[in-house]
Amino acid sequence: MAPRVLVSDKLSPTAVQIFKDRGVEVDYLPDVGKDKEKLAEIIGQYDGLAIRSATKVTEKLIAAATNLKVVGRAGIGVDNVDIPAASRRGIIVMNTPFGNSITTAEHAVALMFALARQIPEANSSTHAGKWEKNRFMGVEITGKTLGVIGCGNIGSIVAARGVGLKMHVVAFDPFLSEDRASELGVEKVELDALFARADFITLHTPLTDKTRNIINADAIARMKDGVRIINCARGGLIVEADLIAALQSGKVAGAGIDVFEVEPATENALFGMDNVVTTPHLGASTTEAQENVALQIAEQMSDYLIKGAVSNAINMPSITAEEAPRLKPFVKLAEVLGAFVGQVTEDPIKEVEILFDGSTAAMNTRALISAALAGLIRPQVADVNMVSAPIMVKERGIIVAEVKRDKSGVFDGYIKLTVKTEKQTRSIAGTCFSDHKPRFIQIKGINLDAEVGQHMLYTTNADAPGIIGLLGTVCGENSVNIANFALGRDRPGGDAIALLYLDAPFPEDVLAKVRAHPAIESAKPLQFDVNGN
Ligand SMILES: NC(=O)C1=CN([C@@H]2O[C@H](COP(=O)(O)OP(=O)(O)OC[C@H]3O[C@@H](n4cnc5c(N)ncnc54)[C@H](O)[C@@H]3O)[C@@H](O)[C@H]2O)C=CC1
Ligand SMILES: O=C(O)C(=O)COP(=O)(O)O
Repeated sequence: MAPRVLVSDKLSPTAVQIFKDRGVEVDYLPDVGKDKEKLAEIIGQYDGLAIRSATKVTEKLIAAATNLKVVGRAGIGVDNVDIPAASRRGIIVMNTPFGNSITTAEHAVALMFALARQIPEANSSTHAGKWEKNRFMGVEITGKTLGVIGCGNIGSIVAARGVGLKMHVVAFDPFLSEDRASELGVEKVELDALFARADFITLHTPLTDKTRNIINADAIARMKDGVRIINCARGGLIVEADLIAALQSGKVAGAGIDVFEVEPATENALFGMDNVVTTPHLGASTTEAQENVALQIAEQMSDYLIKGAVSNAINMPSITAEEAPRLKPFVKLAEVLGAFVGQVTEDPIKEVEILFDGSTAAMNTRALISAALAGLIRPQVADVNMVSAPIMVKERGIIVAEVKRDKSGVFDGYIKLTVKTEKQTRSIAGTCFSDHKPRFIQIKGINLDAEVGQHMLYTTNADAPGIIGLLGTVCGENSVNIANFALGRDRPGGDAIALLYLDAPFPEDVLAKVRAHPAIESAKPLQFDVNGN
């Protein structure tokens, strides 16, 4: 059945066309994002949800979205999506990180000019036939200091434009390297220095718990008198009441505000103030940007829903459309390795080490780790997937380590999972042959070669004659058909293991008979999802 996507905010028709061309069913309901109840009522029918900033993807909506696999944000900011809630439910959240950055940077520059020359007020006055030539006295941009807070994609474009306008640009961004700063021709400074020196301050950080209220009364007090502030990022970055007070006192000479604490902003104390230029969250609203983001999000969501390719996901490692088919058998391998350990381990896991040997070390190991973790905790959390597994493992305080190394044995490459609990350390290794089927090649340090089946029985025993006969006889007498039988031991007379690949789940009563035999140390039926995605 074709996957179904709902577009719940206004998107260019390009998106709808791409979904259709790619074989995705699409409903375009651009106003439903603003109607929480209606959206919650219908969301259960959809595999994908394409949004902009109006739709709020809350925990409550996610709870109603029983089939949802992907939320696609046609734009950058994902502060309207409850990402932890989506991740816990295994829903991928993706955005289009570059599609509207130039457009938004240009809007910030436009607001800077509008403030410097009071263009909106002068425009209204002139239209009103007043010719108030003496009322409007501007300031020059050239030679002024521009303070950029958040120098990522958009901030660095604004910075470059500032340099082009012959401004002195200072930037505060904890993740901005000195090299990148000098490449951009900007001076990297601390926030206090930026406040002390900037004539214009422009905000370009995401809205997070760290950046919320970054411009408050205290911050404003540390700014230059007559500073002008531009916000084309997110409303919550500025405490609006503090900004209004500073505008009234004249400490802040002007503000260019595209985004508001509460949106849609139809009432706001900033409205009507002389030295304030406002736009209704238009940062990304150009034909070019809207084409870019619509096209990108529709392609990304279709690629995921149809081919399993992941790009620009916030909560999942990327998997390109080209690598998805190559990676798939190894994703399955990682998952069954995790599933083996998850099923045989009864006490709480403290640490997981995932070793990538040879060819597997060159693969997309982040995706493989997510798959291994999903397999590992699935016995406890049934509906976990590669998106939710890392967050769940973290919530359980399990430490995850990755090791990569060159080819070390006879296999081109293999994956080994080692899990530590309070009581013991367990390990299992596996690989995929050219048939793309996962195989276990080592358990507890004991080599073997076991094809992985949906139903298996894992036994441990002291190496002694007669175990194959014993297991074969018990199974035969009880009509349990064995499809495959793999054995291994560490040394003659030492520890031995057996893995039986069965046609059906191992019956409980027969299991009791196997366990009752004195030669058998342990016997555990296992299930593996070898066919599913
Ligand atoms: N008005 C509009 O229509 C639009 C608004 N936006 C907003 O702009 C924001 C920035 O977008 P991009 O530049 O593409 O994101 P980005 O992720 O490329 O850059 C954000 C930068 O902020 C920095 N940062 C994070 N925390 C910080 C802190 N506490 N102090 C200083 N810097 C910090 C990061 O290191 C990063 O370099 C988006 O998150 C979105 O909210 C984006 C597009 C359109
Ligand atoms: O991309 C972003 O972060 C934006 O804020 C753009 O918002 P919009 O898609 O215009 O509602």
